[in-house]
Amino acid sequence: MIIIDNVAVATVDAADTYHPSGHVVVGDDGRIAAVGAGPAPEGPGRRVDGAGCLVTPGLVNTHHHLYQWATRGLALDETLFGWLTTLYPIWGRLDAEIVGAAAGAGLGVLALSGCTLSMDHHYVFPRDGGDVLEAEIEAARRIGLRFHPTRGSMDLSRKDGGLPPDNVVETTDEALAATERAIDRWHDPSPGAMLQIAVAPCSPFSVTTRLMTEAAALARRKGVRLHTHLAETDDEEDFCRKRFGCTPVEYAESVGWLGDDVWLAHGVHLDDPAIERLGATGTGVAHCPSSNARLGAGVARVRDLLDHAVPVGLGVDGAASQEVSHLGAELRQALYTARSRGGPTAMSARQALRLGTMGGARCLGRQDDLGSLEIGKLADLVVWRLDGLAHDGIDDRLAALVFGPPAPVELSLVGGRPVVERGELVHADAETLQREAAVAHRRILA
Ligand SMILES: Nc1nc2[nH]c(O)nc2c(=O)[nH]1
Repeated sequence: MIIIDNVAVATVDAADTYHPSGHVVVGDDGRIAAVGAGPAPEGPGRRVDGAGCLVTPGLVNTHHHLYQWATRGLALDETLFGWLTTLYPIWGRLDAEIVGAAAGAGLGVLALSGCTLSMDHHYVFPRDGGDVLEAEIEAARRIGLRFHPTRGSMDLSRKDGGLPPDNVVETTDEALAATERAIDRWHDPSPGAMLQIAVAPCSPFSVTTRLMTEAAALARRKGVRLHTHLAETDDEEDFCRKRFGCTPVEYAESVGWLGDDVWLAHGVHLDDPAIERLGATGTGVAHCPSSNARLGAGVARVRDLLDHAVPVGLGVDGAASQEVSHLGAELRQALYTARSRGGPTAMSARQALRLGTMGGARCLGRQDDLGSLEIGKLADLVVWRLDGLAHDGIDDRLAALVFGPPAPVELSLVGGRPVVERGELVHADAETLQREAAVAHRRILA
């Protein structure tokens, strides 16, 4: 039992219940046994004094490319297509050792930023690179995070009218067979699962229509979710209009890619009919405001998406297109981005926290298991320290978390198991992760 007492509590339940002083009790089964206002009931177990802290659900990262940690700081002033064209040849040298080290560093930084569940979109599988998916799954186990890696794929190379060079794509049949093997080997459908797989062909300009269609059929046969990049840039929209004669969302619908088992990365360039279709079908969006700014991709219409009941989560995106990789910081970036577009009422601190928690849980299909602090849910939670120089004096602790600088994590739990304590990883050594990532960076650039 872990009893977190004397703490501000933002539950992110349906009523957005907030207790300025309350408690959360975590049972030995790794689930929330009690949550409420006032002092915690007496009982045995570890007691955590939450004075000066806020407890929230753990943050859920809905879009990432962990391998990109090894190629940060390159192609700094490019559009998405220019950036990809620069990086594809480098990514063609990926192997399991590089991916494992990059994933360790990326997941370590995510954990320290308040993340308790991350997805990953891995879509580059060089022929002699070994088992890169296994390498990142091992990295997630090492850090202690709940993990939803997706089996990505690309099968449309430059010679067939796509963007990537030949050496980073697979054949359609290879991609489908490997995706099915990954689901059979790794996917755990049970409640409380630490590991789930989704199916994730990369983007309209790197994947054939056949792979999109058959990947959707495979995912539905296996009961797993679907993820892809969509509507990220004007260049992608031009590509879709030229090749398919329609917008990216019309294309997605034509290949069976709208539905409540799908979440799309970015969704920046969406017209009104597209937003209506996403809302009507329950298709989710992984909003990546920092990456969209770094690549100059545009500003997503998040207020309009929420008004149409689209599930929206937050994503840091790969560290090569957003070198910060701090999910806690993405709360403020999302709020600032929404307000830049729609004025000061476009998003509140509470709504930003909801995107980063329950919104992400909905995108990943985990809303019955986690995403809010409610009795019976998994104890995936973060205790944020907000009484230091940087935050003290902002009386509303939720406002301090979102409007203030990224807050230190006093304690984070995944299924009741500590992953971060007093700003340090519990199961891994940050210096070792850094050293391994530095070797990976040097090797891939050599
Ligand atoms: N931000 C990103 N967008 C992408 N599109 C695509 O095909 N690959 C990527 C990527 O790695 N990052």
